Amino acid sequence: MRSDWPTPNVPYLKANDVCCVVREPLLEDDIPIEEKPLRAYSVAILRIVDAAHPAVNEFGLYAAEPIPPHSFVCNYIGRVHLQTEYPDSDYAVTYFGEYALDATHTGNEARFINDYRNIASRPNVAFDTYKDVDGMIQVGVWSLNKPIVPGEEILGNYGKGYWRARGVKGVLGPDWDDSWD
Ligand SMILES: C[S@@+](CC[C@H](N)C(=O)[O-])C[C@H]1O[C@@H](n2cnc3c(N)ncnc32)[C@H](O)[C@@H]1O
Repeated sequence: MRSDWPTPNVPYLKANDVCCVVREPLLEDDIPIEEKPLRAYSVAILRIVDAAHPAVNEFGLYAAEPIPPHSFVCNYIGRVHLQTEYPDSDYAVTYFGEYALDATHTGNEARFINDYRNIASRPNVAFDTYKDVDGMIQVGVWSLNKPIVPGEEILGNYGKGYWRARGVKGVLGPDWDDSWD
């Protein structure tokens, strides 16, 4: 358990909780293999007090040390289930194929990563599935092509579909731009 864990009703989880029978990945799932153990960077979960921040009074994840470009930040930990099971989750990322990784009821620090829209001009991390040295499928949080400085909010990209499904209309920032890579 982290000392800054803010939600006692949402227990901290160290490893993914697999709640369904998961088929072996197929070649078309295109899951890269990491040959070495990955070191996580130090991050802090903080309550957002800036009234101009669109998630004020919620929490966000912040760098606690410099994070170089194209680096592994941490894993996104949660429950593995079929994507069709909880389609409205606010805390789900794609695991692989038809599976989602959901941190609504339990998870780790990555569940506090906010979407970049209305906070910054671009995300500074991406979520990507990989197979770790022990052969376990993980979703990693990876920095994009800019260094992340201590104190900077770690911001992902939930995709326009996430916000449209929640009734947000109008112009939404792009889901991907090659200049981020
Ligand atoms: C995965 S959670 C992120 C962590 C969340 N802030 C918390 O404290 O639990 C997703 C939720 O965070 C908030 N959020 C994330 N990014 C946002 C953004 N760009 N604008 C407004 N709200 C955002 C929304 O309430 C969203 O449903």
